[in-house]
Amino acid sequence: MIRIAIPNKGRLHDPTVNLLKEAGLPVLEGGTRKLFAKTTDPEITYLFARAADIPEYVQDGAADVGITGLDLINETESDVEVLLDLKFGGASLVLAVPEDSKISSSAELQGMRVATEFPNITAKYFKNLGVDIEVIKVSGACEMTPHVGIADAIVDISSSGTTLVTNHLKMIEKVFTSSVYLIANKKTKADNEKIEQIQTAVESVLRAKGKRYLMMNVPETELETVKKVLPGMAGPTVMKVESDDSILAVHAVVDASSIFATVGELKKAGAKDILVVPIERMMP
Ligand SMILES: Nc1ncnc2c1ncn2[C@@H]1O[C@H](COP(=O)(O)OP(=O)(O)OP(=O)(O)O)[C@@H](O)[C@H]1O
Ligand SMILES: O=P(O)(O)OC[C@H]1O[C@H](OP(=O)(O)OP(=O)(O)O)[C@H](O)[C@@H]1O
Ligand SMILES: [Mg+2]
Repeated sequence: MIRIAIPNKGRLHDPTVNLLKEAGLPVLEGGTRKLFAKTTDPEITYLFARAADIPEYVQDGAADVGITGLDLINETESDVEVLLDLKFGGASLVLAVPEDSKISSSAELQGMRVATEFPNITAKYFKNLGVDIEVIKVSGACEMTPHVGIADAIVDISSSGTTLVTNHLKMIEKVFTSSVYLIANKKTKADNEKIEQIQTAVESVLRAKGKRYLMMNVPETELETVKKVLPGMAGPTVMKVESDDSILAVHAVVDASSIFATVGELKKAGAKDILVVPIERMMP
């Protein structure tokens, strides 16, 4: 049996559940109050946990696989196998000071107090720079601390930057860049091939997100011109159209990011009836 720990609530819950569904491992009958849930594979169970606890659950074997933020994995210094960047939940840990402060770099904080929910990452950051500071550990509302005389600066999570601005703070340095990762218990990873199957399934969804499937009709005379526009992976696939000898059906996988330009070039090259279709999963 493989147990996968996923965030029970907070901002990481929904995107995690969506990704697992797309990977063919939907969370079945999972409510926010539940501790466990099943999926379509009878050998896999979901365990709902706080995002911050997941790295240690995976390290200790309470779960075999986990999905959580890289900042939380680093902060807890968990000894886990880091398998895959899931490319969501992106945020930075930033060093910030009050907007009217004269301090403009970490070096100027020598001997001062820095409040954070991430004391380990913060302590290491300043140690590496050779700057002595006092770390003040808080468990929330960190932005308030410089304004009430508890700290001179903070290291806090920022994504849109709105919270910093609202609280009259300015970022002076980026301390850590985070996103959500798939992790595994080191021992289970070595012993159980199911973990690799889970990784492959999730990876196939991420790969497909950046691609589109293109289908079009091409007059036979224009095929070579159209082919030049389609830098094929292993394609394009060219098929006969039964009702019309002079037309070929051409299929290809292309980068989603360049779809606008590609479709324009295909039209110019003589392609017709172009369809752009999303891909659910792609396995090499
Ligand atoms: N804007 C953000 N603010 C806070 N955490 C974020 C943000 N964007 C991504 N994350 C990531 O989410 C994880 C924290 O998730 P967690 O569930 O603990 O917090 P939350 O969603 O704010 O829930 P809570 O309501 O309990 O504070 C961290 O890995 C963090 O990097
Ligand atoms: O850059 P932003 O997009 O504004 O996001 C960053 C803010 O979001 C988080 O707080 P959250 O809303 O989770 O509240 P909390 O402090 O109670 O966890 C985090 O602690 C920051 O305060
Ligand atoms: Mg929060």
